[in-house]
Amino acid sequence: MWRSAARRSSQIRRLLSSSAPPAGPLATVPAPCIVQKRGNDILNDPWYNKDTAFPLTERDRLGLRGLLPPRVMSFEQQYERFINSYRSLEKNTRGEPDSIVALAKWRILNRLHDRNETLYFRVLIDNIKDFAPVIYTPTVGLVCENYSGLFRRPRGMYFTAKDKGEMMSMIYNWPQEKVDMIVVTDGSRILGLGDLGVQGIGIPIGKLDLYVAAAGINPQKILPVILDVGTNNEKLLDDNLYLGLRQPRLEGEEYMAVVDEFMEAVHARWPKAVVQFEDFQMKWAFETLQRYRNRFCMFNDDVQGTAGVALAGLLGAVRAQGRPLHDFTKQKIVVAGAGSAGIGVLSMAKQEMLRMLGKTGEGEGNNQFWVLDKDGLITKDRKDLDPAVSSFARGHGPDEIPDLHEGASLVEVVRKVKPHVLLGLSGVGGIFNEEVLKAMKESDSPRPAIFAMSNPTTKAECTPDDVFKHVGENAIFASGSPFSNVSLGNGKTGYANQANNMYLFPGIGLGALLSGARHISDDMLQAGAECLASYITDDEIQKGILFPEVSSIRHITARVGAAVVRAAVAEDLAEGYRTVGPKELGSMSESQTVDYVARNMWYPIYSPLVNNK
Ligand SMILES: NC(=O)c1ccc[n+]([C@@H]2O[C@H](COP(=O)([O-])OP(=O)(O)OC[C@H]3O[C@@H](n4cnc5c(N)ncnc54)[C@H](O)[C@@H]3O)[C@@H](O)[C@H]2O)c1
Ligand SMILES: O=C(O)C[C@H](O)C(=O)O
Ligand SMILES: [Mg+2]
Repeated sequence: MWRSAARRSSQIRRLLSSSAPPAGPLATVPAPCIVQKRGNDILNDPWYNKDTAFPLTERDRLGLRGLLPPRVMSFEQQYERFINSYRSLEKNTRGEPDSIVALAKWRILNRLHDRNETLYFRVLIDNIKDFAPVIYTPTVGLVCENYSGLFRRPRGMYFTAKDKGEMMSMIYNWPQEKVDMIVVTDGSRILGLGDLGVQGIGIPIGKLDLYVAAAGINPQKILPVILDVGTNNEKLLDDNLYLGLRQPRLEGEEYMAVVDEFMEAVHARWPKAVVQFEDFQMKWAFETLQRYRNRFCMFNDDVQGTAGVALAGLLGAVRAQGRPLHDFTKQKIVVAGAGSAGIGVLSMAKQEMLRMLGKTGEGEGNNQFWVLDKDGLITKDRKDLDPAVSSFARGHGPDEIPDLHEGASLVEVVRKVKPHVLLGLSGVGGIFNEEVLKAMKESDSPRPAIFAMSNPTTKAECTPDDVFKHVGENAIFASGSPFSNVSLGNGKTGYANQANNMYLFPGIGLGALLSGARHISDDMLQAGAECLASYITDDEIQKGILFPEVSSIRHITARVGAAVVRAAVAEDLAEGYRTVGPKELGSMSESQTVDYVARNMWYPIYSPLVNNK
């Protein structure tokens, strides 16, 4: 029985106005799905396969009779069976090394993904807090490191340096007619693990799993891509089992020609697909962003998604001090890491400060940032100063803190600056050591904030235990990979927030798609970040909670997506999506836009299969 449209939309409204995530199905009986296959071809296709849940009538219609055990299980029974086997695995691997347990958990989920996508995405959505660390950071890092050994079957597309001249036709090898969302990497900077070559494909796969779980992108319309242009990782080049091209990375024009050809091929086949660039080393992250951002609907998650999430956290840290948001302009911020993520954060934070001050130009406003890279504090005395960093480099003069010289160490900088916030995007585990954290105790903020944003867990600049122990109970902590909260005694909790771009990129991609944006502008990204920042209540902020629970990620993404749609409309960048034109998008109120976004989220439920052959 079909629910009426009115009932459906009131259900969506209820789901989105409550704090609960919109987890339930929006219709009890989904539309039938036309299938051109029969028999074993259906069982071997994870999109159509229902395993033991094929009803008898469907088994007859689709030539499945006799190919399955006779008992018909319900979806709920299958779900319970999977969760039970997952829990047994957790029990049986207790006491084993962390990496063994993590890979065992990843394998059981990956096997389900290979076999039955509907069940896989349903368990992922319902248990996202438990499963995100398995399909995403930190386990995805381990999976990438061991990809060649773990490989069983391909997922996504592999374009290589040897495919030059072929990509325009190769793109048609992808079996799906329509693709909405692409995540692409060249494997050159996988999390904080460096160059992993072709093995980096695990990252687009994990990010797109989140696109399905958080943004409700239809899994038939996603495409993970690796651009294999070689690797400079000697260990991989020497490894007989390595599955990528065994040659040094292409550089310069040769490199750009591969990426250009890939982008042209994508655009030719799916002109409205959104392309997310992920885990490119800094020089290519910036070069490709500049080159493509006004030509294609694309963004770089490490530069732009990370910046928005960090900005939301930085604004939360101001609120936690009981100060008005405008005081963000007076915060002293030390950033360890001047790479693609660090520079992205600095640029967006600076833009926000200038906006608050009503200023627009470069060089206006105070420099509230002290930036360090692997060679220490960056000042104007630095030789070969990267132009991307130069506006944040410290100079000389009365506004500067005396004795803070070029290359000063992190602990020196923290001691002298007494920053409100210490933010790490260095990719180096443990650099916020005891000495540095004890120096943060002298921060000018009553609630010193420490963001250890590097991934995976082994690369986090510090742990929440260290922060609450060395900085004190008033500290605020956030990390890129998940940590458990810390018990502070007396029933008090030290919150381990997760400051990860997963709170933004699904909404950015979804909003860009559903608005039919020509490209993704700074205003669209800022709207997403501001939406995330405003999601947390004052009560939560006072407790030290800066980011929402991962379990509410669909709910957050619907709102971020709507904010992005509205920003695209406001800038006249929206061309519309399917039957919804730009005019209609423009006439939607804020809550109608949220409804529109939520209505377009795919939800895993078995559809009746109809064979039309
Ligand atoms: N939490 C998130 O959402 C998120 C998003 C993007 C990136 N990251 C993480 O941030 C890290 C960096 O990513 P990136 O793309 O900027 O990498 P990158 O390689 O472009 O930059 C790393 C920077 O850190 C600097 N650095 C190295 N050692 C240092 C040290 N001891 N002290 C201070 N700085 C040091 C380097 O000089 C460089 O400037 C990675 O671990 C990545 O996983 C996290
Ligand atoms: O992948 C993540 O978890 C976040 C980020 O994109 C990163 O590169 O670390
Ligand atoms: Mg990344």
